[in-house]
Amino acid sequence: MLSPSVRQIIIAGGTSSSFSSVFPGSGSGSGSRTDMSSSTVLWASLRSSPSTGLRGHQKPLIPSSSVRRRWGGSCWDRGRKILCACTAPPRNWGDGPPSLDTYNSSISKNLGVGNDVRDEHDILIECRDVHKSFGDKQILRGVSFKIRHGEAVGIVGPSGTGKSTVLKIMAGLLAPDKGEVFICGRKRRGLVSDEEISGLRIGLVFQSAALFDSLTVRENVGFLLYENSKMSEDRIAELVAENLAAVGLKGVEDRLPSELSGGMKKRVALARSLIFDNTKEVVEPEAVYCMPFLKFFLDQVLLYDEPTAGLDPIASTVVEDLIRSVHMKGEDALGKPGKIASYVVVTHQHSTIKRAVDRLLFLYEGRIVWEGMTHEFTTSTNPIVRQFASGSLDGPIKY
Ligand SMILES: Nc1ncnc2c1ncn2[C@@H]1O[C@H](COP(=O)(O)OP(=O)(O)OP(=O)(O)O)[C@@H](O)[C@H]1O
Repeated sequence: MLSPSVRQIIIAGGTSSSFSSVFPGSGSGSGSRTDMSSSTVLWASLRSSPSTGLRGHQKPLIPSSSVRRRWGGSCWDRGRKILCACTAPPRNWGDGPPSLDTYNSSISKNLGVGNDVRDEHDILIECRDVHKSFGDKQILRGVSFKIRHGEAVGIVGPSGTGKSTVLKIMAGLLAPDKGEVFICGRKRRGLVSDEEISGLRIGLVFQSAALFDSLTVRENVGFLLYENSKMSEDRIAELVAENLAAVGLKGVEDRLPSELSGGMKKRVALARSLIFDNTKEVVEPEAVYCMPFLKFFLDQVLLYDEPTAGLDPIASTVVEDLIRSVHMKGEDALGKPGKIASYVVVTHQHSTIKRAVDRLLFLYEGRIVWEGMTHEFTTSTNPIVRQFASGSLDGPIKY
């Protein structure tokens, strides 16, 4: 069981570089590349570590006997529990802990980010003048934007401009070198930490589906429940089937990931990220015991990193519709309203831009150079956007 003081978000899969960069030593060998690409929902407990400023604490929790039985232990060495996170109190929460700064809407207005005429209280995530470098490579040079409650936002831009980096900063996996991230109006300090009180769950669905190769679909999707709940195996199997059905998959529970197509793997990864929201009281009872009112306020934001990359057009449509369906404005395959308050999608796919998001942020050379509604994207007169939207070789973007 995780510590009661630990708050969590779902990290639905990841690559070794994603995580080892944040958690040095999270690899299977010292400094070696971890085989995370074959692992899956990665959990970690986060504890503050003031001396290092790195708040992730790699704690390779031992899987419950039911899961150990299934994977015989070997997989566990590769699939560490990775981090999660959380932050900030609900929108209508009063004063927070001293380590958190209250959002100052007047500063935001001066920055002129987003539509400032609207109520500032519906902002779930705000990045303000965020900078990030890797070595001497300056990637983000002052990124500012807001994600509001109910929004479906896309981040687009040329390869290597830092879109995934922005997602990791929003999720609290990477800390900005300079600038601020506000979650529900409260400033995050460094990475996500125990001191921050959660009013928002942030889930990150990485580019790769990153399922555990040696576990079946049922075990992959139900991983969290096998590990962190006292639920019976039958009940877990039922919930897994429900969540798989919600993403349009039936009868695949006993298959291994190698027996699935790329699109199916992505859907399994989505089911895995959804199951947490559907079972959070069971999985994380301490959050409810400590702050019973939290369960009424917890919003969930999902961040998708190129969810349709490498999929054929029809499989892309399926995934795009799924992303819509789990949003609060959508309806899942079981006819229930979606539970995701807002989501952000990093994508290069035109179909995903058109079908899965309403508003776009264009990232170029480390800054947001254009913001607009999806329908404005192809008609924009901004030369950078025009070149990108048309795929032309002529224009300011040089390859
Ligand atoms: N942990 C890291 N260590 C060193 N460099 C990194 C790290 N993470 C990202 N980078 C570099 O930062 C730049 C931006 O990477 P990022 O993945 O955020 O770009 P992106 O816009 O998502 O790219 P793409 O569209 O190709 O996926 C790249 O040059 C990448 O090599």
